[in-house]
Formats: sequence, C-alpha cells, structure tokens
Amino acid sequence: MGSKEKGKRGEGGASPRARKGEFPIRAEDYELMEPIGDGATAVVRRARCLPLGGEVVAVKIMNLSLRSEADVNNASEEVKTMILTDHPNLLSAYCSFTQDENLWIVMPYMAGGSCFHLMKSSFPKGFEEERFIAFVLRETLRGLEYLHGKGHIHRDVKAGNILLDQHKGVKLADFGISASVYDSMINRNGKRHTLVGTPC
Ligand SMILES: Nc1ncnc2c1ncn2[C@@H]1O[C@H](COP(=O)(O)OP(=O)(O)OP(=O)(O)O)[C@@H](O)[C@H]1O
Repeated sequence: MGSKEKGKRGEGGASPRARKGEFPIRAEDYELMEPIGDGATAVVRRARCLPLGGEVVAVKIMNLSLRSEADVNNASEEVKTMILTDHPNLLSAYCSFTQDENLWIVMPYMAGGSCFHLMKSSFPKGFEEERFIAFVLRETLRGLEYLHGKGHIHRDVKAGNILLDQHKGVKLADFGISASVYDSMINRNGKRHTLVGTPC
C-alpha cells in the first residue's frame, strides 16, 4: 500500500452539481485545501472550484519534472482513461491541465476516503460486517467489469484504491498503471510481460 492519507474528511462529496465539460482548466480557479492523500507519485488535495460556486473536488497534482519519460507517458494514459471513463464505480476526471511543471487532475471528491484509510482508522482488524464487504466488492467488480469490457486492465486493485463517498458510492481509483489489452506489451498468450503495482 503506497498511500499515506491525512486531512479531515466529510465536507463535500462525489455528488457533483456541475458536469465534466464545465470545470475550468486554470489552477487559479481552484482554491487548494488540505492534503487528503499522497501516493507514490502524487499529492491529492481537497479543493474548491471557485467559478462553480466553490464546488468541492479532489485534485491530484503530479510533478512531471521528477518523472522519467515512461512515467510521463503513464500519467498521460492515466488522464486519458479517467477522462473517457464513464461508470458510477470508476473514478473519472472532470478535467486536467498542466500548471508549470505540474499535471493537475480534477476529480470528484470521495469524502469517505479509501477502504485502506477506513480500516486503518476504524477497523484495524479488517472489516467485520459481511454485508459491507460484499457491497464494496460488488461495486468494485462492477467497475472492473466495465473496464474489462472496454479492453482495459487496472493492475493495481487494492484497498487504497477503492474510494468511498458519503452517499454509499464506491469508486475504483488510480489508473496510473492500467493498460489496454490491445497494446504491444501483450504477448501471444494474452499475458502482459510486466509486473507492476505496489505491495498491499
Ligand atoms: N478523488 C479522491 N477523493 C478522495 N481521496 C482521494 C481521491 N483520489 C485519491 N485520494 C486519496 O489519495 C490517495 C493517493 O491517490 P492515488 O492512489 O491516486 O495516488 P498514487 O500516487 O497513484 O498512489 P499509489 O501509486 O501509491 O497507489 C488514495 O489512496 C486516496 O486515499
């Protein structure tokens, strides 16, 4: 698990009043608030979108100058997947843009944080309620089924990448190392050559 989460949760949530095309693509249109997670490759912060009446969003900010060319390509693929993705159980992006050397990805704010965060803070021995576990798994699998139907594999499914909002919404996040099954890294048996992901 590569993510260390911080910051308070609760205000706002993934129930947007605005739609994808309405989000501005200038950093000055967002008021950054506290960090809500930092992963291996980026910082994620809660933010308000000022032209949209202060709508609460999450912004993932990646410093591209610290990345190799391959990592920059991965980031660009991640954005592409998030922008094109349209399923209630997958975290999509409202918009993305670059500001100086940083890539910004603006997305719905998931006020409940990740399952990893929830377990760490409230269920150190793991979730006990089977109905809750079954619910989260079903929602996650729905997202994966959609993704696979589009010829895409996620490759980093873990508790830190399953996010919860305050309306019982579950979204699978982090397409940083996801891949298309149609690309050239797949061998003739349909298997990828590469081992990726972070230990959970
Ligand atoms: N939209 C969001 N709403 C609320 N929290 C979020 C959101 N997106 C990410 N986070 C938090 O930030 C953490 C890191 O995000 P993300 O997994 O996208 O970054 P990463 O650098 O790719 O992480 P890693 O590679 O270590 O998994 C998540 O585990 C989650 O806790």
